[in-house]
Amino acid sequence: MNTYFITGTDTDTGKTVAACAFVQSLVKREKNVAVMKPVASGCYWQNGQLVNEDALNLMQHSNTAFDYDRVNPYTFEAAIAPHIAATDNGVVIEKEKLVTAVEWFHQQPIDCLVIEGAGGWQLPLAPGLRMPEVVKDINARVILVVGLKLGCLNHALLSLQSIRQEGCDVVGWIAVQTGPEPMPRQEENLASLRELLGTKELAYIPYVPTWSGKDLTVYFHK
Ligand SMILES: Nc1ncnc2c1ncn2[C@@H]1O[C@H](COP(=O)(O)OP(=O)(O)OP(=O)(O)O)[C@@H](O)[C@H]1O
Ligand SMILES: C[C@H](N)[C@H](N)CCCCCC(=O)O
Ligand SMILES: [Mg+2]
Repeated sequence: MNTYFITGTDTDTGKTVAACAFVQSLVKREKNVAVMKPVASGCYWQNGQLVNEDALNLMQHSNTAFDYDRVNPYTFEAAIAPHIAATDNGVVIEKEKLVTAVEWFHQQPIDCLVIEGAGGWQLPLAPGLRMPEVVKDINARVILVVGLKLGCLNHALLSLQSIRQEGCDVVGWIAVQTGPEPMPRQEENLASLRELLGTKELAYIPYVPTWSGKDLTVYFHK
């Protein structure tokens, strides 16, 4: 059973797009793939429950079917930092609950579990708890999504350094063009990322309007 944790250089850097693309690529390799978005802020009400677009997108791309609550145990309506949303709701995000939720999936007949984080790598979850503490406990291997924008070189290097400092394994990185216009000097920035990160480039995902319905596996490198 492989557990992958998808983190990014920041919020809005293409983690969901890259995670769904990665799920597609695993499904194409005939793996049974489950997904999680364990902590989601920016949720809305649907049929009496709070749901999150990232979680729904991930579920739509996976080839297994699990209850929404299993995929997304912590839901917050406000699109703000999750630990602040939690405090507003009188909730404390607990490592135990998150680890138990992941371990439940480890008992299921699946080959891979793809987990999307929230925000960037060092996301605070509660007083004294940050997301890397959870990632370490579930033995997930990490994929870093780099949203191509000015500043991404520094953010990518800091993220990679911190992932390694936490003792986590890095599978590689995925570059994502998140807007219709490429960033200034995008090709040179990509070349710099390749040189500076020195870890496997798994994919380069260009801007793909209405990406959710499309085959994104073509953007993965062999
Ligand atoms: N390659 C792309 N093609 C088209 N749209 C994209 C692409 N990458 C990102 N987007 C759009 O940019 C926005 C941010 O991307 P995304 O939701 O994947 O970021 P994220 O890192 O998952 O953010 P969050 O921290 O909220 O989970 C979304 O509206 C998404 O649809
Ligand atoms: C609401 C947003 N789209 C994300 N889900 C949450 C981003 C939290 C970022 C926290 C931070 O590092 O400042
Ligand atoms: Mg997302």
